[in-house]
This record gives sequence, structure tokens and C-alpha cells, in this order.
Amino acid sequence: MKRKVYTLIFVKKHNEVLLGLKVRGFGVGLWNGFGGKVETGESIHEGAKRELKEESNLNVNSLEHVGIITYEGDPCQSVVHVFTTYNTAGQLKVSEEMNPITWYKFNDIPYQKMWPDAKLWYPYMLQDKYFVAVIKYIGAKISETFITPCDANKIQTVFKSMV
Ligand SMILES: COc1nc(N)nc2c1ncn2[C@H]1C[C@H](O)[C@@H](COP(=O)(O)OP(=O)(O)OP(=O)(O)O)O1
Repeated sequence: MKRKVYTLIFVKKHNEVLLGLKVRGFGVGLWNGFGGKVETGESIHEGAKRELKEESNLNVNSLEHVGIITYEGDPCQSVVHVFTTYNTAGQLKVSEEMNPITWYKFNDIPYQKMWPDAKLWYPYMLQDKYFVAVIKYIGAKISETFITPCDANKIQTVFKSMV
């Protein structure tokens, strides 16, 4: 089965992370990082940079690939590649997809207004710990999860086996 491939990018500074409120499409009404589908002909990193620019107007040179999440079941069977960055350029702007865009302190993340899986793996992402996760949804509820930390080399190996 071919899964849809998505990116999800988190811009961080000190103990804060930039989140946007999704105002259209998949996950509307929920806070999330920036990202979307990888388009035909672009690499996953290129897709991540394009989505960050489209949704927040921020440019980024280097991204750290910190996690790979495989979603099973409903609402969508997909693979989401999670990236972080501390280094962006340009003027932050809301977009047609994300509005408002806000810095959240790590201890004040609005988990109650996010996908239910976020609280399971954000702790890894916030602490710059590499992870691999499999999350199965039935409707809006999580039915099974597997999350494990892994080192940077292993995540590259998993990544290479997928592309
Ligand atoms: C189902 O569980 C999910 N949980 C979390 N935390 N994030 C998810 C989940 N499923 C998808 N995502 C992320 C991955 C992407 O960053 C977005 C969805 O991207 P979208 O559907 O908006 O993709 P676009 O290419 O931007 O879509 P348009 O056609 O609207 O431009 O959510």
C-alpha cells in the first residue's frame, strides 16, 4: 500500500515552539506545526521548506529530521516526517492555512486543541530526541501506539529505507 507522505516542521527558540491554528483542510481548528503533502518531483526536505514558506512566510536552510510517524487506520494512512529548526529568516506572516501563528512555551502547549497523538510524541520533539512512532486511529480516537526513541543514524536508516 502506498501511503501519503507529509512533512511537519517545528520552529523552536529556547523553551518555545511556533504553532499555527489550521484554518482549512485536514485538521482544521487544531494547532499544529507547519507542513503538508510532499509533491511529485520534490524531495521530502524540499517539500518541508516549501510548506514552511507557504504557511508562515519563513525561509529555512537547514532542518533536523527528528521523527518519522506512520499513521494507520482512519482518518488517513500516511507517513509524516517531523523536522525541527532553530534558524529561520524572513518576516513571520499568517497564511490562508495557518492563522493565528503563536509562540508557545514548552510547558503550555495547547494539547486539548491538537490531534490526540501530539501529546505522545511532542515530548521527544521538544527535547530534540529522535523518535519513530506508529499510531493507529479508529475514527477520532487512538486505538494503538508504538513510540520509541532512536539515534540519529537509525532514523537516517529508516528514512533511506522509505524513499
Ligand atoms: C492524524 O494525525 C495527525 N496528527 C498530527 N499531529 N499531525 C498530522 C496528522 N495527520 C497529518 N498531520 C499533519 C501533517 C501535515 O503537516 C498536516 C496536514 O497537511 P495538509 O493536509 O494540510 O497538506 P497540504 O499539502 O498543506 O494540503 P492543501 O491541499 O490544503 O494545501 O497535518
